[in-house]
Amino acid sequence: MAGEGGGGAGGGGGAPLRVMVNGMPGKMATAVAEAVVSRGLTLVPLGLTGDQVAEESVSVSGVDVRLVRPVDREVTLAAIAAEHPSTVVVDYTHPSAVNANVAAYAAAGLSFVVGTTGGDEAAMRAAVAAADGSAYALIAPNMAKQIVALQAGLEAAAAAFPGAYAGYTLSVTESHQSHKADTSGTAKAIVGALGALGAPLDVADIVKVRSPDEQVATMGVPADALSGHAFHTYRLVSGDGSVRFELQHNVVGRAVYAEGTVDAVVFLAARRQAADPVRVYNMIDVLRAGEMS
Ligand SMILES: NC(=O)C1=CN([C@@H]2O[C@H](COP(=O)(O)OP(=O)(O)OC[C@H]3O[C@@H](n4cnc5c(N)ncnc54)[C@H](OP(=O)(O)O)[C@@H]3O)[C@@H](O)[C@H]2O)C=CC1
Ligand SMILES: O=C(O)C1=N[C@H](C(=O)O)C[C@H](O)C1
Repeated sequence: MAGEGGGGAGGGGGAPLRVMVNGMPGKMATAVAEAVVSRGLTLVPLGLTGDQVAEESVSVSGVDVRLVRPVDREVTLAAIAAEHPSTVVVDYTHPSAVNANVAAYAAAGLSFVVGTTGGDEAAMRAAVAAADGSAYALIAPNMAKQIVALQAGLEAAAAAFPGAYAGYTLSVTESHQSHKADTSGTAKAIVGALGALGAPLDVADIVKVRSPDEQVATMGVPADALSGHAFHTYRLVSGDGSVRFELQHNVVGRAVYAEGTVDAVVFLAARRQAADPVRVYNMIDVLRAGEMS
């Protein structure tokens, strides 16, 4: 593999692994940047931001991060790749931005973790395949260890007992902060597994709750979590209504995703360092490898 080693903290011998976090000064990007520093990795003092962001820089855990507009994206990534090719990039931006970002990461030969939901995963995979072989990717709609375990468990159940819930009707409600643009990527993934278990649902029929009043009144979202929460409820009812199941995961804040994201960064850097022939991963791979803290 070209350039420096895989990095010290979390990445093998040598200097600490360098991590660029994009989507600054957004909530997830900021939480991940803080987790990068607290885990002893090196936060790159540059972060991609949107065209509408007014600030020129932000301070995260004592690191001044200069905000880079989309127009300067390619030149910035090329410079980072030239100097530190083992840098891992993290993307928590916007569904409308993530695919162009991913194309630029792959073209620069940089490995990347995508937490942003609502993008075109097939196009991301194609970008990695078209790159020169130094770019590795991890793409996942949810980085929280326990939710990843739930997702993996349902997928395993579906593989072992396909159609076990045939005849059941599935309904799904997800509530997120009002500015979330897309339907929950986690809900879509869980619906996929429940569909394989015999209870299909069109993702267009997932109920999205984005009104703060409704979130407090009917979902039980704490008022101080309105700007950052993810409440999911999946209900399964048998054909005659005599049997009901309900799965629920309710998260307030961002910390659980940020910690999982740093696990993903360390995992991906190690795969690249080992020149693993598999170049695209998800969080279930990290969980299976026993590399989630
Ligand atoms: N995989 C997981 O575990 C999780 C995934 N997410 C997903 O992560 C994404 C971000 O969430 P969150 O942090 O809450 O959202 P925020 O809106 O708080 O942050 C997104 C940031 O990205 C910026 N941005 C917009 N366009 C670009 C661009 N072209 N390049 C770089 N930055 C850009 C936004 O700027 P501006 O405000 O000006 O548009 C904003 O600062 C969402 O898709 C969300 O669903 C969230 C939590 C967990
Ligand atoms: O936007 C969020 O907040 C979240 N997005 C992810 C999703 O779309 O499923 C993960 C989690 O629900 C938080």
